[in-house]
Amino acid sequence: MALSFIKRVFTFGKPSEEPAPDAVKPEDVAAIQAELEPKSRDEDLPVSPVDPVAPAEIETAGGPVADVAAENVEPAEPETSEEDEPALLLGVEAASEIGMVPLALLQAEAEAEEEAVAAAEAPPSVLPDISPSRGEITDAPPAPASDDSTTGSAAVLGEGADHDSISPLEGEMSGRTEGGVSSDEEVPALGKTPRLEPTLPKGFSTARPEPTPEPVAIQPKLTWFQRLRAGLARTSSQLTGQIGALFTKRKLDEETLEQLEDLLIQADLGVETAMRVTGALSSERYGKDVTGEDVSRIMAAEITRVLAPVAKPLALDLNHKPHVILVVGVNGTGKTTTIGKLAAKLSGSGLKVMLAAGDTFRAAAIEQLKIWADRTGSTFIGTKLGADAAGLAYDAYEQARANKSDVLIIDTAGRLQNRTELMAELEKIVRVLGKLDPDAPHTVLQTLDATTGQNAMNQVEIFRNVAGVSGLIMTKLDGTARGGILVAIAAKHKLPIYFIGVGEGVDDLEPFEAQDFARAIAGLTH
Ligand SMILES: Nc1nc2c(ncn2[C@@H]2O[C@H](COP(=O)(O)OP(=O)(O)OP(=O)(O)O)[C@@H](O)[C@H]2O)c(=O)[nH]1
Repeated sequence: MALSFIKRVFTFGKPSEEPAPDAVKPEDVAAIQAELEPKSRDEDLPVSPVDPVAPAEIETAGGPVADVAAENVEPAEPETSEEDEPALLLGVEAASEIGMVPLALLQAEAEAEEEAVAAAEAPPSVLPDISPSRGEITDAPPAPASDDSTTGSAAVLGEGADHDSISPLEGEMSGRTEGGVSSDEEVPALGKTPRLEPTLPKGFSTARPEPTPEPVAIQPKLTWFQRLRAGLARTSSQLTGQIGALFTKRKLDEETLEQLEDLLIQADLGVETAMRVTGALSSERYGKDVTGEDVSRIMAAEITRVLAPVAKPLALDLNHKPHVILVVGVNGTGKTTTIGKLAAKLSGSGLKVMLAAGDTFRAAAIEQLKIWADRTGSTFIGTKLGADAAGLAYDAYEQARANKSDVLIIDTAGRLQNRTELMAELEKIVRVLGKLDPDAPHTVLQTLDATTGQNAMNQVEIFRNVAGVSGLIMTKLDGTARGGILVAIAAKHKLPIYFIGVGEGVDDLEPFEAQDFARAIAGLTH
């Protein structure tokens, strides 16, 4: 059998006109073995028991790994574990591709009994669990500090490589050398088998092609107006679509004006704004042909007039240290997220910010605010679930004053289903803060969820009375068809609208600009 293997070594890859197998002389065989043997020993490569069944399950690119496998089937060291087997099996199967498996298997058979005993005695591997089929790494105990080779392996596999982007074989074979342990370095003991990068002889290529990197799509950065338009696209396209259909080849008369008014009211803009728009359109174009663009232009101008008085910046009085912002609103309207976005803006401009988790009813709300605090570099103060929110507000103010915070933002619970309780709690928070600073809270912000349409209008009524709301932030204007409600709220309540939210991301909050909003809702492109 050994002779037939040697013959195959010599005949592999050679043209058919090469000398017949019997041309191989025994001295040639001895020379080859002599050449192979010292090489593998010099490298002191690790070995592992050969499982003659498993190789079929393992993919390989083939190559000189086969030599390693074939020459190093020696009694295993006690650290052998199941995880290590694929590494060697990989080599065996690689060898099969260049016709060398028989030797590996022969030698494996010769040593099998001894190796099986060694494997049975082997302690569990400390390597991360690498799935041979998927190259995945799962949790594994950390490597003992004293074991250099193991530590090196864990560092490579745990830190260096992006395992998702590495093919199974590459993950097995290249991670090791890339991470700083080259094949020239001391090779670790069995149980931490290194994966050697195969260097294929000329004329061979790996079975697996090099992965071509995914093309990276470069997204042009949108201006705020473009983002606003995209966010309000549903609101505006619904409105302009209906308006366009209404004015196709029609002169402006009483009937079309009435129909337009109905459309604007249905779009949540409110009766007052609807009448302003139809009034302006009538005085400009009555009896004349009107296009959808005419209506959009006039609508944008009228909406701008309604919104301009409420589009105000949030004024911080930094003579107060801290300036206290109390954030109120129905649950789910975006209080916590908005606080995070505000904190990012404020701390990004160099102000010292503290966030207080005054929503003591929901553990998730406390945790969410803590995450925002960490993310924005703000100080966080919280208390245990169910604790008195007013007490937390008191402590927060004291701490913010002590650590010289510029701004303290207090989150609150928003439970509309129990208004009495909510009212009592909010009133208590305001009262407590007022004892510490007669002007505190200096700002009471209410968040409104645009997707709730007319409900948002009622919510302002309630919270205004309960907590003395001094300004609004409208959230979730992205993707809603009900963005018109902001115009109705502005017309009715005349409260400042400081910011609007058009997404869940930290940058998805922008100062409210009357003209931008009006033009975006009217479907104008600039
Ligand atoms: N699409 C979109 N989602 C938003 C926006 N603002 C907040 N959200 C999401 O709305 C959900 C509720 O937001 P929260 O900040 O938890 O609302 P909350 O008012 O603090 O809720 P409670 O803690 O239950 O009172 C979250 O999934 C937010 O990511 C926004 O402008 N656009």
